[in-house]
Amino acid sequence: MAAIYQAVHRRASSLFCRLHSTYVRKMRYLNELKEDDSLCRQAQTSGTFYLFHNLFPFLQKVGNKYLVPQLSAAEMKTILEKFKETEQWIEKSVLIGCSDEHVPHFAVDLGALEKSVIESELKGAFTDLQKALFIVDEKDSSVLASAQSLLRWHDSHQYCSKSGQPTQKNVAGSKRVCHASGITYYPQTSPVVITLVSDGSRCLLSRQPSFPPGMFSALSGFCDVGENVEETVRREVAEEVGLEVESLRYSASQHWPFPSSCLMIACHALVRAQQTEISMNSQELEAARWFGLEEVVEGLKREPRSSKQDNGSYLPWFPPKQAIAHQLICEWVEQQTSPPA
Ligand SMILES: NC(=O)C1=CN([C@@H]2O[C@H](COP(=O)(O)OP(=O)(O)OC[C@H]3O[C@@H](n4cnc5c(N)ncnc54)[C@H](OP(=O)(O)O)[C@@H]3O)[C@@H](O)[C@H]2O)C=CC1
Ligand SMILES: [Mg+2]
Repeated sequence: MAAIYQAVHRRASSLFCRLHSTYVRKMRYLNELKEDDSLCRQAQTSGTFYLFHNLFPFLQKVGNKYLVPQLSAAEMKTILEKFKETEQWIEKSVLIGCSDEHVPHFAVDLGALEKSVIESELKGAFTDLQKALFIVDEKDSSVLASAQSLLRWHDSHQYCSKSGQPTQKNVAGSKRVCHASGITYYPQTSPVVITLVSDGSRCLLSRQPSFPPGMFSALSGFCDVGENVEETVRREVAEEVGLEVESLRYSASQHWPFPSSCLMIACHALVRAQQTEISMNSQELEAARWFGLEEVVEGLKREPRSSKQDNGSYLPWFPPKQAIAHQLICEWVEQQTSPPA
């Protein structure tokens, strides 16, 4: 009977492999790990681990490159044996993805352990994500951003907001449950619109007081409850610079981990060429003005370091390529310079 079952299972699996792409199989496997605690616990023994310490990811510098090491379960054990309560740390890990070959990847925050011991053992450093995102490879930066957001969410959702009792994470970390109230909590992300406003020949860029000196970016704002993307774009543009959006076009989206998990929804918006007088909301912005094509092209070439002038003022520069604001600005330049279809 068992042999028949195994043969049927093997045929079904091979049919599944032939029918589905690597991507589909990977997504189905990840979903199984989220749903099945014992499968996920087993996966932890063959998975790899990204390390964090109080939400700072662990990086290693090799030559002039910054790498994000993944530790095997055995390497994790060796490190954790230097401390007490080894098992407890594996329990705290959260699933963040898997390879095409179904090797699961986890992230774990070792914040309560002595940082310097881990750093010297593994020859690297826990680095602020605000810096790490811009020095590692693009693929690694998106893994670090989502891993940190998930770890941050678990850290700040230890208790049920209705019963005040502790919540418990499932093994994958895709949810937390309060057994007293019966409420299941899922990781949250806040939708934010980021809008590059144009009047047809110029684009509008602004500065928040918290930006580094000289940096200008597109307008941004959190979606209010009940709003759709179009309504948020129109409201934010009206609130921040006093202009009315005539039309808008969706461009792309990006997960952004600051200040906590945001889903950035990037749009281009057009205002009437006759109604372009800016009335800046100085509670939110420090500067807002129109930029011509030439100034934008120059700003894109400028490095933050080279933007400071002798008189102490700064020439404008724009967010780096990792930020979706950069993509919006590049698309606008392309649109201005390409001949009409
Ligand atoms: N990747 C990219 O290219 C860019 C990303 N961003 C990101 O977009 C996000 C939002 O942009 P920003 O212009 O500051 O937004 P807003 O213009 O909406 O202003 C931010 C203020 O809104 C309030 N607020 C409302 N809802 C939330 C929420 N869910 N979480 C936190 N604060 C909220 C807070 O004010 P209070 O606490 O006083 O009530 C906060 O200080 C930022 O986190 C920023 O990192 C911005 C620009 C470029
Ligand atoms: Mg804003």
